[in-house]
Amino acid sequence: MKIVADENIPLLMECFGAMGEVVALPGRSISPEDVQDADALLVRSVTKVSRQLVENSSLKFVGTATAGFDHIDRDYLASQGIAFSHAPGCNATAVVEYVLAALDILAERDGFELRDRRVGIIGKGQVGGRLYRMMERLGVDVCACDPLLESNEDSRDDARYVSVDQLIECSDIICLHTPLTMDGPYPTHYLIGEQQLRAMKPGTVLINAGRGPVIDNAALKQCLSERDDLTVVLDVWEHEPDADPELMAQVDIATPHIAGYSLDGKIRGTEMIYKALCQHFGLPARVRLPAITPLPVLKQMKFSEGTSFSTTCSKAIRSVYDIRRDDAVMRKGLMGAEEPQRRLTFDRLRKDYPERREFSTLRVELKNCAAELTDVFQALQFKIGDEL
Ligand SMILES: NC(=O)c1ccc[n+]([C@@H]2O[C@H](COP(=O)([O-])OP(=O)(O)OC[C@H]3O[C@@H](n4cnc5c(N)ncnc54)[C@H](O)[C@@H]3O)[C@@H](O)[C@H]2O)c1
Ligand SMILES: O=C(O)[C@H](O)[C@H](O)COP(=O)(O)O
Repeated sequence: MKIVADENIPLLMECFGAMGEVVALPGRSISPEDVQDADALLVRSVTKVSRQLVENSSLKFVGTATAGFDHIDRDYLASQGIAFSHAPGCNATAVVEYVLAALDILAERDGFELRDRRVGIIGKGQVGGRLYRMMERLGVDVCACDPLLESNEDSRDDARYVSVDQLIECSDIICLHTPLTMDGPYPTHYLIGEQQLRAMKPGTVLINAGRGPVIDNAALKQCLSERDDLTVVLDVWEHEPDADPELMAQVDIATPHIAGYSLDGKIRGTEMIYKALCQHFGLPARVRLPAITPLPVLKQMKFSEGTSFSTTCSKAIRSVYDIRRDDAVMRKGLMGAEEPQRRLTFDRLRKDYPERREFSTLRVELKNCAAELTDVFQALQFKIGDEL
């Protein structure tokens, strides 16, 4: 079997090496010639899997080790009988932790308590659903907009669903977690445009960790030049990897599409397409990825009695993931850089992203601390107790 794969898929050789020839290539440059005689193509989000790439190839399987699949022409693959698989939810926890890490920094900077804010989540799927439940457990007032979920009797739950307009009207913090869609009953392209931006309450925090074009970036730039009360966190940008440096200068936290980049989430993505490929070709899935996942650098933190509530949570969150580093590195690398350097740097920051682990890899010891603190750490998915 010949497998062509994005070189940025972690544990590629460990998983697929024994199956045949594995050709690892930069995702953006995978060409029709590369896949012509391949049996399987494994990508991440930067490879456009279009008719033009795939036609005249011998491909039987395409897998993307990502949650999103707007880079895949699934209709064309289906028309050619080419199987397709993605990795739903693989990095949802990482994105939720990205949102929490951003809110932790902003709460300290702007002097607010998350519990005093209403959070509105647009797109309540793998990411938005986890975020919704976490906010509930943290005692935060939360509502969601997801007309597809709401209108589906099988998936509807007792969450508080509202329309986009209602959500914008009532939320202090707006989190975007929809896929990018151009058609269907509820397309998300430019879901947040001039009108929605204008309607946001004074002081709204807007976070986009879904896909760049869900916000009209030109409208956002214009809006931010007119009102300075909005706080914006952008992980995703229109025209990636060409993130607009002027917009970057206007937003409060800027990162290069790494919200889902925990090592745990990336490895889960590899594991999901590995299993799907094995199933498709009738091969045994022998590799056990948890067994070859590295141990976290930081395994345990102990807090002294009397440490304040918010200091304790912030210290734990920032020890695992300090989003300020990602923001600083992006600004340093991209501000003032010319094309094509800017695009190259955006991609390099993603390729060389340092190891980041999920909260659940850190054990937190809370001797003689308030029970409420234990509840909060549990809600955030940290391990509790002294095992070492
Ligand atoms: N920044 C990152 O690193 C990163 C990581 C993971 C996922 N993503 C992006 O985030 C998206 C969401 O991820 P997910 O894993 O939760 O996907 P998902 O498919 O599980 O959930 C998406 C939800 O959005 C809802 N939705 C669709 N159109 C909508 C609309 N017009 N208004 C409101 N809701 C709508 C769907 O019904 C669904 O419940 C992915 O498609 C991907 O593009 C980004
Ligand atoms: O859709 C996803 O899963 C994410 O956007 C993913 O983290 C993108 O990462 P990439 O495939 O570009 O490495």
